[in-house]
Amino acid sequence: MAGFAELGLSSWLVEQCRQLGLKQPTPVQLGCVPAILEGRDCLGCAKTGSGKTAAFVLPILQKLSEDPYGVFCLVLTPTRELAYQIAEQFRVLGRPLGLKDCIVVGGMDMVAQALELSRKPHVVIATPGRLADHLRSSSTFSLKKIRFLVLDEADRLLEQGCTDFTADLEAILGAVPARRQTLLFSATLTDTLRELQGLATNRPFFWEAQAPARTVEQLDQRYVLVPERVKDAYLVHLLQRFQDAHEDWAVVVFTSTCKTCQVLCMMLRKLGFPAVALHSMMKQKERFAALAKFKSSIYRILIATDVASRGLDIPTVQLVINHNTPGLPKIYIHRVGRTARAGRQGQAVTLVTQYDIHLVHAIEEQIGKRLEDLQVEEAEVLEILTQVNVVRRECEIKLEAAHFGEKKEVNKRKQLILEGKDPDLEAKRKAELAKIRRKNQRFKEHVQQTLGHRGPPKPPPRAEGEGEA
Ligand SMILES: Nc1ncnc2c1ncn2[C@@H]1O[C@H](COP(=O)(O)OP(=O)(O)OP(=O)(O)O)[C@@H](O)[C@H]1O
Repeated sequence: MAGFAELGLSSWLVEQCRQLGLKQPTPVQLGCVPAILEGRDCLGCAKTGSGKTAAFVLPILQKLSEDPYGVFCLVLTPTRELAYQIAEQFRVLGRPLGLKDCIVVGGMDMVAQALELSRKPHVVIATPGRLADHLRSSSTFSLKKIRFLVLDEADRLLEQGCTDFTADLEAILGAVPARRQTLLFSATLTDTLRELQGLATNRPFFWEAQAPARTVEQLDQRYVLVPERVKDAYLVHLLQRFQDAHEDWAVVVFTSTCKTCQVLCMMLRKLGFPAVALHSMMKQKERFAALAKFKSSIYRILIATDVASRGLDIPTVQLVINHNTPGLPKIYIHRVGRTARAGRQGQAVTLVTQYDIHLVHAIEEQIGKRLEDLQVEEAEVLEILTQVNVVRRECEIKLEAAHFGEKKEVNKRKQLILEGKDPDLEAKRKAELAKIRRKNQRFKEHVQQTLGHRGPPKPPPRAEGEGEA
């Protein structure tokens, strides 16, 4: 099998890989690194935990070492924690270069970021919202000369999810040069392939691992059918069972909303579990602190919303529990991908209520695999049911008394004022944008209906390890 040197990487980068314990390139690295070094745009679709980050960091560092200047590369990613994680990979692999990076994410000091940007860092790693804010409000830096634009979790950046990045992306794309190399990576690229292809037009190279399933083999995927009202007792039971069976353990529990996330965290702590929450209603500093404490095993359980479902690389995680069944198969793929990374074993357990069975079928169809039934001692769950439900109710009351949701609104307004914006004007602007988007969507649907008889355009041909897009 080819080593890093055979991919065309310089000896100093090969040595960096060796020092970090990366012995052999993973398939996505084997496929994408040579194409990127050749100067081609690249769309890389590979399973979670398969080393996509190094697949773009390594060739970018090589090109940067040949012609170092700032700003050389811009990386966009959907979450703040992910931005820090990517920056860390750049820093560690790029140490011999004396790499200067700058992280531009929301929830952190904007003035300090503007100052850092003005110092021409080699690499800027950003979430779209905050970077677009900088572009709109300051002229102390320019992205006009970047050689590389990377969209990590590219499908998420382009889809219109609960955070819609499209307006910010437009602003950013208007600020980068047309002549550049564009690199798009995700474990679930195919849904937005057509939009992504519009961004990568320079001899695009499409790489996708051909495999029967879209989740990794080392992942044991289970479900438990539970009535809605006993769900929390099942969660507690599963966590207790896991804790009893393992010395060294780490579990991520995914929840549907910030409020559930917070309530479950409070409930688990009251029941004696070492749990910490991560959701978007927390202050950014608290988010980073929670993640750091989980990574260093101070807390063994991370209760998170989907803000943690993509990209986070915490090798110690052995179990992912879905407290709710994800509404979209791709969310399931990313969530369960927080375990069984880089060849390790892992387990995912999804709590499924009677109302979610159709969602499980959709997940199974998409991932190309059946979820197995997990055997649970029902009697043991029923034993703790009353206690769990009482504690949960107490926590809910406490949270309501603390005006949980309202704080977010106040914080949002405060943040906008700090950023020099008028909160009321912003709300109006957002409402107008939503209106335009709805109108565009209706128009798109109308056009699609009109053209429906022609059938959808065909996706590009693909082959393992090589392909054109
Ligand atoms: N060649 C390699 N050999 C061994 N480990 C590797 C190699 N390349 C990367 N890794 C490690 O694999 C882990 C997962 O890599 P990475 O976070 O890039 O995955 P990913 O494909 O981006 O996953 P996701 O889709 O979840 O974001 C990291 O801890 C990384 O250090």
